[in-house]
Amino acid sequence: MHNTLLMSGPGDSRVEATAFGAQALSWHCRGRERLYLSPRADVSGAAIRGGVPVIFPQFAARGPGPRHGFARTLTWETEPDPERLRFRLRDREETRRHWPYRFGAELDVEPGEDRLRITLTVHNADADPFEFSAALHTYLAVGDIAETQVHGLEDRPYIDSARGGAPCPPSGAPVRFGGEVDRIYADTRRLLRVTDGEHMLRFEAEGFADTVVWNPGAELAAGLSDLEPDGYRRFVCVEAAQVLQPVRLQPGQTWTGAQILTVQSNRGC
Ligand SMILES: O=P(O)(O)OC[C@H]1O[C@H](O)[C@H](O)[C@@H](O)[C@@H]1O
Repeated sequence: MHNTLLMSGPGDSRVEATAFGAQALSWHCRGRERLYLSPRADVSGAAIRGGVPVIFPQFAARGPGPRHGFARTLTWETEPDPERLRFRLRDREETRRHWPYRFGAELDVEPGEDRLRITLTVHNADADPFEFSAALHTYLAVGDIAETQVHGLEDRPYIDSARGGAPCPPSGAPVRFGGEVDRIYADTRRLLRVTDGEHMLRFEAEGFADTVVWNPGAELAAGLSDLEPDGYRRFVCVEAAQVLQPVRLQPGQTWTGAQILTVQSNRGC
């Protein structure tokens, strides 16, 4: 089991995270848990299924390194800060084995009264430019995936990763989940809303240009040993991402991306 750090914000907002992967595992706000963490998550050193995995420096298998990058399976340093959980990762032998650059990354997790802000900063400490992809792979807790919708992407084309990366035109409707959904929406700098029939959460990003929406659906979920039976019904991944156009940083340059989740309404609670 990984050690966890706690940070309380105003009201009942409280976040729990682990230095392993700099991963937020729980965000309790306005009376309920807002993130999904699989009870069968592998805590032996593999990627943890749930919370907010940090994807860096590659997304999925779009690169030669480990799937979704090495950041989610390395232990980050922690830095004391009274208002946020702050994690830092610098290049080291394990990172240079996969990605030969000198870099510094920071992840800040800040619980607000009705919001959670997660900020990723990447600095090029190398003598050469480098490119990377990144995502905050947020597992949002939902009452039932069958009732869940993601609003705000109706007019955006997307890449359908569930269909071999096929480019698809805008669907004209909120995203609904009747099976596997795995999409990369490009250029989504706008407010998104996630509803599950009972609750509504606002999802905003800064710096990240893309949004990934994922739920494995029943069939694929049955093959994921770190998910409980029917666990796929209890989350939707909405990910602030920079995937389709990797970030290019010159020596000395810094990039920052953030994701802000806000509890908008809490009908039924
Ligand atoms: O199982 P993981 O390596 O954590 O990946 C989980 C999911 O991450 C992203 O959302 C990708 O778009 C999906 O294709 C992938 O299945």
